[in-house]
Amino acid sequence: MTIAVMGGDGIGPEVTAQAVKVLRHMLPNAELEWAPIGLAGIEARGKPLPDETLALAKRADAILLGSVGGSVRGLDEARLPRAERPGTGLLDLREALVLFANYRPAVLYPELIGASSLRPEVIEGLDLIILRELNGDAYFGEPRGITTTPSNERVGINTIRYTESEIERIAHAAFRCARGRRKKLCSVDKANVLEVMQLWREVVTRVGRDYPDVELSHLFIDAASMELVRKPTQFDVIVTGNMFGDILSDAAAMLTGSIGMLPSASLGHDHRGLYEPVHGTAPDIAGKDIANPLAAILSVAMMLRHSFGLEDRAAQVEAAARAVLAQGYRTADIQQPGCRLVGTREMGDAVLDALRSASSH
Ligand SMILES: NC(=O)c1ccc[n+]([C@@H]2O[C@H](COP(=O)([O-])OP(=O)(O)OC[C@H]3O[C@@H](n4cnc5c(N)ncnc54)[C@H](O)[C@@H]3O)[C@@H](O)[C@H]2O)c1
Ligand SMILES: CC(C)[C@H](C(=O)O)[C@@H](O)C(=O)O
Ligand SMILES: [Mg+2]
Repeated sequence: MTIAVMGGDGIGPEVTAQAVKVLRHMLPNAELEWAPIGLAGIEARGKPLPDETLALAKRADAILLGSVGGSVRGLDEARLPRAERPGTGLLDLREALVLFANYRPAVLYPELIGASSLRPEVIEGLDLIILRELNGDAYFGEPRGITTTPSNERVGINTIRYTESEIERIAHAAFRCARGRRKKLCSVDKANVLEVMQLWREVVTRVGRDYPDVELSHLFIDAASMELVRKPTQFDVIVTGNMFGDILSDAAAMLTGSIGMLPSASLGHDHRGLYEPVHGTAPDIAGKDIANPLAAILSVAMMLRHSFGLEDRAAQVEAAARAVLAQGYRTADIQQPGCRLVGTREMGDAVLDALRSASSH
């Protein structure tokens, strides 16, 4: 089997290197092939998703990605045209491989209960999944761009767009996901204001008739944001659009203690998936060996589970992550009094040691 490794930019390569150690240990016969994406793609091949990188992604059985983003030759990415932005490499990859279902689990490891920004009694037992639609919404809808009105004023346009079939496929994925868990699905939209979201709610409700064993509820995005921090343990699976899912998952990350704890899996119609931490390139801490690699390592667990059906090995990686936390290892983002502060590499080594000692018992 071939696994594409795309470290990307900033802390991406640092955390990916730790995830690769774990991947090699769990799948010693896998062939790993590296390719540049994002800023690294621009620097190596002149574009954020080089042709060779896309070709590798298409033939690989799975992709392990770090993160992409940063200024390009001193220019702020937020001011560059879409085709020249590092993040476009990732968007193009998600679109080209039709990776429409992005699973972002937010699980509280009990050892980190004191690291969360919320009170222990509010987050105790937290175990939810945000299922973010990944191929539609304002991210891809047309028309888009910055144009000029007849009265010579500039206007910026993005279009929130979802077809019925796009909503149907993510809804089926969401109900199936909930069915395998606590059978509760909350669909988050803005159907009180946006027509596209009225369609979203109607289609999700209709698909729900095929899953009578799953309890379906609906929330508007503003109320959902409030509920996520008021009583996060009420949620099992949340399904939502691309933009709301992007925002809600960063908020959910803090419930677990740090965005450095949140892995993700992006899947399409088959088992070939893209696995990446939810966090970005963290320019403020890049190059210092202080980033938390657990989100990247836990993304390997998701790969073992979803692309290769290796549930046991996935659980072993998750148990190893938990073991190092129980042993008191902490990167700076989750540091707590009395714990042992370690860097990115040391944390990766600790997980590897935990895996080795678990398999020798
Ligand atoms: N999937 C991706 O590749 C992805 C995701 C989000 C942001 N980005 C990009 O990353 C760049 C920076 O974006 P941002 O600052 O808004 O978000 P970010 O996630 O990179 O960082 C937000 C905060 O979280 C911290 N953080 C993030 N990951 C961490 C980790 N593993 N360990 C410890 N602390 C961590 C950072 O230091 C920062 O304080 C931008 O270019 C953005 O477009 C990429
Ligand atoms: C970097 C950016 C394109 C990306 C997104 O908005 O999807 C990121 O924030 C994420 O959450 O994966
Ligand atoms: Mg994001």
